[in-house]
Amino acid sequence: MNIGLVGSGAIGQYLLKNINGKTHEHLNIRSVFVRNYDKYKHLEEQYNVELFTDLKKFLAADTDLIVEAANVETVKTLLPDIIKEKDTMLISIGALADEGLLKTVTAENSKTLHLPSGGIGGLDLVQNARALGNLEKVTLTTRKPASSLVDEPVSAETTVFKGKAREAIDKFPRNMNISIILSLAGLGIDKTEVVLIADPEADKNTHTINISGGFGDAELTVSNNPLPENPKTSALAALSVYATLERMAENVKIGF
Ligand SMILES: NC(=O)C1=CN([C@@H]2O[C@H](COP(=O)(O)OP(=O)(O)OC[C@H]3O[C@@H](n4cnc5c(N)ncnc54)[C@H](O)[C@@H]3O)[C@@H](O)[C@H]2O)C=CC1
Ligand SMILES: O=C([O-])CC(=O)C(=O)O
Repeated sequence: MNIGLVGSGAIGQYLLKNINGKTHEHLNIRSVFVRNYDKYKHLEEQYNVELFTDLKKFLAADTDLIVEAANVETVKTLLPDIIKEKDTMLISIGALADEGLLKTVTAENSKTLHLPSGGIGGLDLVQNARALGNLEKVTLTTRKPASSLVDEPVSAETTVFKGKAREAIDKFPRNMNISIILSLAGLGIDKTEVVLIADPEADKNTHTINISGGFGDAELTVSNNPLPENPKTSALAALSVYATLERMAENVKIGF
């Protein structure tokens, strides 16, 4: 599968390293969309990719899937044009809190949008639990190193946000993408409860999901190692893109 990549920061370069850097059996990143050619031109030789700064030309290249690893704002700006032409995988899923954008991507003539589970898991369970309409409560409690969430140092753990997912992604667009995929899988952005804690002692990104409903109840905690290149981002988020790309080629779908 030929891939066009948008964004070449921590996740983007993780994908380049693990796909092109190791000559993957059936995945190949062929083109990369960047804003600043000079900053990233070394990637062309390093990973045998072509860099584009023009979206039309990037979309016209021979690719089967566009993978986004940039940010929420970029998705809001570029996705309407991309999804008309190419199947797409997003990691900045927070952009889908925008109902207008969600309407565009769920329109009948839109190409397929793939949403990997990012820094959390259990989304199969959440979707199953809501299938007959009796999912009652979904709460996400996230604890991250304080420096990932607040500019000023804090001396003790501090709850920096408590509220619904809609507001969480608005206030923390680089940290709360998981609240939006959890909302899409479950009760929506106005009913999904979020608690966000800045912890000066933490060295992991820890996410606990509590759900209850007609099926019973469940609790899942993921203690993520951060990506060294960007500690706000969990290594699992990058892995989830890589592993979802690999699974797309398989004809046995597990936990789908
Ligand atoms: N769903 C999830 O669980 C998670 C989602 N994320 C999302 O993934 C995004 C990427 O994460 P990282 O790679 O760690 O961030 P990063 O900050 O290391 O890299 C982002 C890259 O995108 C580039 N970029 C920004 N705007 C662009 C544009 N318009 N066109 C092309 N490139 C552009 C930047 O120059 C940078 O190289 C985050 O901003 C966040 O929105 C991050 C962690 C978990
Ligand atoms: O990587 C993580 O742990 C989660 C994250 O930043 C996000 O959802 O934006």
